Formats: sequence, C-alpha cells, structure tokens
Amino acid sequence: MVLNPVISKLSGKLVVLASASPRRLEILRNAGLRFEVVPSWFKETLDKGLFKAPHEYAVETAKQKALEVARRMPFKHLKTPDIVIGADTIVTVDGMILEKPVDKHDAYRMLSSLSGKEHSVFTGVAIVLCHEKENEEVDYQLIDFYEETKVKFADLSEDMLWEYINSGEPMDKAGGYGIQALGGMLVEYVHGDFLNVVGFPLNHFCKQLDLIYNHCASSSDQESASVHVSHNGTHTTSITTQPPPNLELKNQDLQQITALMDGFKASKALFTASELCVFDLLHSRPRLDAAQVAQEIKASVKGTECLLEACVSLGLLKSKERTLQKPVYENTDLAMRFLRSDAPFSLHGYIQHCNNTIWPLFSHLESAVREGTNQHEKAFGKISKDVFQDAYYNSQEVKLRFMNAMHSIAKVTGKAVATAFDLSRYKTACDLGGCTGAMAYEFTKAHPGLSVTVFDLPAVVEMSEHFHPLQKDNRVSFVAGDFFKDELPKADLYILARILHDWPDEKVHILLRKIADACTPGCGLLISEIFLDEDRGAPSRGLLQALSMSEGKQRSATEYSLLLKSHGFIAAHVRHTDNFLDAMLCIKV
Ligand SMILES: Cc1cn([C@H]2C[C@H](O)[C@@H](COP(=O)(O)OP(=O)(O)OP(=O)(O)O)O2)c(=O)[nH]c1=O
Repeated sequence: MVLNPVISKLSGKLVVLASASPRRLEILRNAGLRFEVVPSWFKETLDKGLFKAPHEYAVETAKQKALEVARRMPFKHLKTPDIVIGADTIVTVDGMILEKPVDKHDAYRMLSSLSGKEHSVFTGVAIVLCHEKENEEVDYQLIDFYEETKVKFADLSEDMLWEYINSGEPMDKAGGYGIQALGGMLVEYVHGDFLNVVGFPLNHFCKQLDLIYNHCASSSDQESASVHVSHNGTHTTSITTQPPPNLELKNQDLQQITALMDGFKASKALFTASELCVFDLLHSRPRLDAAQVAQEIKASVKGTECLLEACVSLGLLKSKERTLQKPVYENTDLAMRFLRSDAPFSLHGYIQHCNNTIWPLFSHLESAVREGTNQHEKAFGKISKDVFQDAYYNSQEVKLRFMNAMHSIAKVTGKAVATAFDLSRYKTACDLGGCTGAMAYEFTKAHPGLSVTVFDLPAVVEMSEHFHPLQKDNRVSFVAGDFFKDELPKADLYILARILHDWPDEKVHILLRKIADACTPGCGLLISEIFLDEDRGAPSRGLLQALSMSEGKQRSATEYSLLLKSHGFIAAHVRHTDNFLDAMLCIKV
C-alpha cells in the first residue's frame, strides 16, 4: 500500500495518541500504526470568540491537547514520547461552532440547526515531535493542520430527531451525530474525507508524515510544513511552510527581549555620562580612575564607578586594569567620534535634547497613547501648541539646546544629504527651517557653484551666530521669517530637511503650496526625512520617533511623493542614504 511506508516510519518510536476518542483509536489502529493512548486532560474551554475562523479554534484545541500530554508524560509516566498526536473535531453551521452536546436538549438544538442544510466538519490535528536533550530537557516541535469536510443533512422530522437523540448516539459526538453509525441515515451527501468527520483525517495525516519524514529531512529542521485541504465542492490544496512554533525558551529570543527591556537603562546611562561631561573629561585627561572622575564631575565615587562600568559594557569607554590598583578609563573610538562635545560629528547636542526633552515626553508615553496628544503639559508644565513658537520654546536655554540638537544632527547627516544627488544645475538654494546653517554649509561644500539662503524664524536666525563655522562661507546667508506666513526667498532649489514630519498633511499642503508658488518649472525641491518602508514596518527609529511627535507624522517615500505631486512636484529620485536621513529630489513641472 502506498501510504504504508509513511506509517512504517514511525515504527520503533514511542507514538502517543492524546485522545480518548474510540473512533480515532480505531482509525489509526486500522492504518497499522502502533501507539499508546494517553487521553489529554486539557479542558476544551478556549474562548471561541478569540479565533478568526472555526478551524483555528479546532487546531488550537488539538495543539493544547497534544502538548498537555507531551509535557505530562516525562513526569507522570517517566518516559518521553517521540510523537504525540492530538485532534479536535468540530461542526460549524451558520457561524456557530458545535461541539459535543451537553444533554438531549442541546443535541436537539444542534441537530435541528443542521436539518436540511450543508455544514462543515473540521478536524484540527497537532503532531508534537519531542526531542530529548542531553540535560533531560525536552524540545517540542509542533506541526499542525486541519481538514474540512462538507456534509449535507436531509430534512429531519421531529420524530426522526427525537428517535435519533433517544438512541444515545449523539452524546459524545461533535454536532450531536455519528456519521459512521445511525447518524449516517441523516446524511444526503459528504464532500471530502469521510474519516475526517468520524474524528481523524487519515489521508491528510499520512501526507503530513510524508512531509515530515521524507521531505523535511530531519524532525529538528527549522521548518515545519502545514497542509490545508478544503473541500468546498471543488478540491483545493495549498502547501505552506511556516517557521516552527516556538515552544522552547531560546536564549537568543530572551536576549532580544532583555535588550528591549533594558534599552532605556542604556540610553539613560549614555545621557547621564554625556550630561556629566564624562567623555569630554576623558578626552582631555584620559586614564582617570573612578575616584578621579568622580571628583572632576562632582559626583559620588560609588555612583561614578557604576556609571563608568556601565559605559564600558556599552562600548562607550574602555577600562584598563592596573596591577593592585583601581582600573582607569578612557574613551572608545565611538565616544571620541560622537560623544565628546567638540568632535566634528558630535552628537552631544542631540543627546542633551533627548535627555531633556524626549525623555520626559516618553515617560508620559502611556498617556500620550491613551489621549493621542502630545504630553508637553505633563512633562514641562506648559501647553505646547506649536513646538517652535510657544512659550516653552522661547526660553533661551531650551531654544539653544534645541538648536544644538538640530545642529549636531545636521552635521552628521548633512554630507550624505548634500551629496545624494547631482545638483550642478542649481545655482541658488533656500534651506527652509535650516536652523544653524549646518546643512547649508554641507551643501555649499559639496556644490561649489551653489549659494544657500537659510530661512528660519527670527529668534533662530538671531542665535545662529553661535554656530557659524570659524571659516565663514559667504555663499551661506540667513533670512529671518516664518515659512507658513512670509514670502519665501527666491531660489531654484528648495531644501526641506527634517521639516515635513513635524506637520500634519494640512500644514504640509500650506507649505508646499507656498513653495510651489515660488517655483518656476524646472525648480527643484529636495526633502530629507526618515522614509518609512512602504508597509510601515521599519525603520523603528522613525516609528519610535513618531511616539513623541506633536502634530506631525512619519511617512513613506510614496506618501511624501503623493503630497508633493499634488503641488506639481514630480519625485525624480529617492535615496536611502544609510545615514540618519533619506532624501528625495523632486522637480516642479
Ligand atoms: C461529526 C462526528 C463526530 N464524531 C466524534 C469524533 C470525536 O471523537 C468527537 C468530537 O469530540 P473531540 O473533542 O474532537 O474528541 P473527544 O472528546 O472524543 O476525544 P479527545 O478530546 O480525548 O481527543 O465526535 C464522530 O464520531 N462522528 C461524527 O460523525
């Protein structure tokens, strides 16, 4: 017989049927399978409302039945099975799931709902492969599938119904009937596997064994197969491979979760070391021990020691052991390049902004999510209507800090954005919201024929002097104004770097309309943002940033290009720069 070699693959293995169903036992015995029966203690009480489709309920119940036995046996039976088989049969009609009737009235309710109609019988099957490890722990690999059979009942008279119910046959059977016995008389037709109705889809089970033992190589393979065959008049088969259900505790997974749980501790350790100028100190005076650092940063020795050790573990500092003396600390290359405040690519300003502005906002994230509003009031005691112009922003110190943050990001990302496209045809550019001019300087550096006007709020332009490079470039100039209200400087290339995500679509339209009005055909518009993947599944940097944004939102390149298109800008190129920001160059038509 064709299927016998599949069943014979199980010979010599301890196979367990986790079922008290005499029908399942008979079907599998008749197929020549040798197995032990250990009925499952799993109570069939899963909440049906939680499942999108009835078969998912049957499969989940089958899984739980099989797993309960697989987990119990090593302790209660003092032996570990090789394979445990569980199954669950349900009948579905008119969106209801019918299991075994609890009494005669329940059987009547079920059978009368089936009378004269076609219904489905689903059996979910779970095969648990148990792999005993050296330390006596057991790995469980789970393969599941389901089979659907359509059954049509004849019209049932009241007399027939009660006669059948009084025979006692319905009581231990899903839907209140047994097709293999008296219940067969109620059936007009069956589409699909008859044995599936009786409680076990033997054919599908053998195909699954064939997949496991003849096609998936070893049972420890990282892929499990699942075959779904449905019989809806037409016979459709689809084979899908799925990652194995994760039943074991994998260290890698645990590490991933732990890294997420501890992420905030790492951030805060970095912020604190940065705020206390540890990286600046160890740059000017490398190889200090914890007590010396503590003295310089005016902190406790104990706390400083913990902070320094944490920074070592995060790859921000290196410690050097000295015989019989306390270890000394110095910056790693990473800290030298990004964390000391005078480094060319220093992120010190951005880190301060994260610590002082983003961190308090994130500590109210739960409220932000519940209310869907920004949490400035809770975090800073002031309502923020417009991040850039409200009282909060107007504090000199906060404004400087904000500009510092933007400055450091622009310095780190500027070159990648400025060199993303060939801009040789443009002579004049206007960087809208260009803040300290850091981005503008990168553009003039990269494009010798280009002059850039930085356009920003008067208060920002006034303070931008603090940030001008020592070697001034007279191709960069500053004009004060509000890009939502005032006339924009004339240019043949407009730059919007990290601007549009701050605003909702309505405001973006206002700004784009103003830019479009200022443009002649052929003018360019370069936008630089984090572009979300089209399915919005990544990058998490953009998605996490959105959690503390006020009115704005993160968008994909397509979403941006649609906004731009409605103002006559055709997206010419998109560049994913691998840096903080991506870029898109659009042309006005
Ligand atoms: C529809 C139908 C179901 N049945 C049976 C098959 C199953 O044994 C039962 C559905 O109940 P299940 O909960 O699937 O199985 P069970 O309780 O009998 O056994 P265990 O939970 O221990 O595995 O209904 C028939 O025998 N004939 C039929 O025509």
